[in-house]
Amino acid sequence: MRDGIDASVTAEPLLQMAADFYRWRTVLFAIELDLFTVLGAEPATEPAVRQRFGLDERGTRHFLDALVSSGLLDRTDGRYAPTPLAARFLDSRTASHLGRFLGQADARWARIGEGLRSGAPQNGARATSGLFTGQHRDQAAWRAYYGGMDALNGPSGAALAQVFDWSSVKRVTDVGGARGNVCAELVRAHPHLQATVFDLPPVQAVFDEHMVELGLEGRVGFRAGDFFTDPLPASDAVVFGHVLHDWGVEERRILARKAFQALEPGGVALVYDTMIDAELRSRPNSLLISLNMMLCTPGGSEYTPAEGGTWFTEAGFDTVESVPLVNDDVLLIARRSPA
Ligand SMILES: C[S@@+](CC[C@H](N)C(=O)[O-])C[C@H]1O[C@@H](n2cnc3c(N)ncnc32)[C@H](O)[C@@H]1O
Repeated sequence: MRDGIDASVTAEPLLQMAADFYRWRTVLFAIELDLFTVLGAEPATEPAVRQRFGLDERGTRHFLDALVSSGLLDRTDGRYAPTPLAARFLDSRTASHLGRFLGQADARWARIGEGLRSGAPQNGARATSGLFTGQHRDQAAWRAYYGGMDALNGPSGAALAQVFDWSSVKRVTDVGGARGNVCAELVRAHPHLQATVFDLPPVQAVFDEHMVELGLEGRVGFRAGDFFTDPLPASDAVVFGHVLHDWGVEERRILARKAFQALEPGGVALVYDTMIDAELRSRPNSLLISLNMMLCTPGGSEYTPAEGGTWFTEAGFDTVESVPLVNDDVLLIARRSPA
């Protein structure tokens, strides 16, 4: 140790962070080219890729092979084709395409300094009222957002179907349930459930499309409304999935009260979000996603399970427990007393 410097500490972690950034910029450029769609239609050699996209000879081979080593392209006999991961999520001909959703994150993260200096979102959302209504987005961007939700909540929905005991629940309402992806997981795993998505009126169009894609037309209900101004449907269970983190603390308290009012005695509110740990250090993705919420929303952030529990006990819930759900998601189970 010299002058407080520990010579055994190497720069490797920092260099790895830089390499992760290089990889991500490489993937985003491939998305910008729509490379995975073109190669999905017809695998091609490196010279053919160069010619097709007007790329220079110098970097193209390593560009393609960096995508191979990142698990997004396969190379067989010198021809490049998307892996199953890229074919499912980065081919713009598919309903599950995430390219535009991921590109939107790039634009707002380029403005993290502005976000931190001003505390204001950096995606064009100026006011709470404009956050989800599409006022600040074009139709394609708005649709890409709802498609992106499916990728984020698919694993959460599958886990929610398993982690919680649904046997005593009949009516479940997924509040802010978007395209019905989570309700689809619930009704498939528990056919006795009557599931309803409660979301803003324009969302019904993308909900209907998704139910057709999943072969679940008529199986999940849709109730159009505004969760701040309209009552929630009477339910035995309400789900708030990746919803509370979109809003400031006062709005979260309102939603907890709305849930309490909608539930029968003995009912349950199920809340999942990418929650942060009490010490604010051991879940780095959650802290970064919290910054992402700052860049996306006027008041949103991630929160700890204890903070979340407080809003629900203040609203009248009897008990709140937290359990790990999947990936970085934590589930709060808030129970209304049976009496
Ligand atoms: C971040 S998405 C979460 C989607 C889904 N629950 C999930 O787990 O991914 C937030 C959802 O809340 C809906 N939403 C936002 N404001 C709303 C409001 N005032 N009333 C009803 N739904 C609203 C949005 O349309 C969107 O579907």
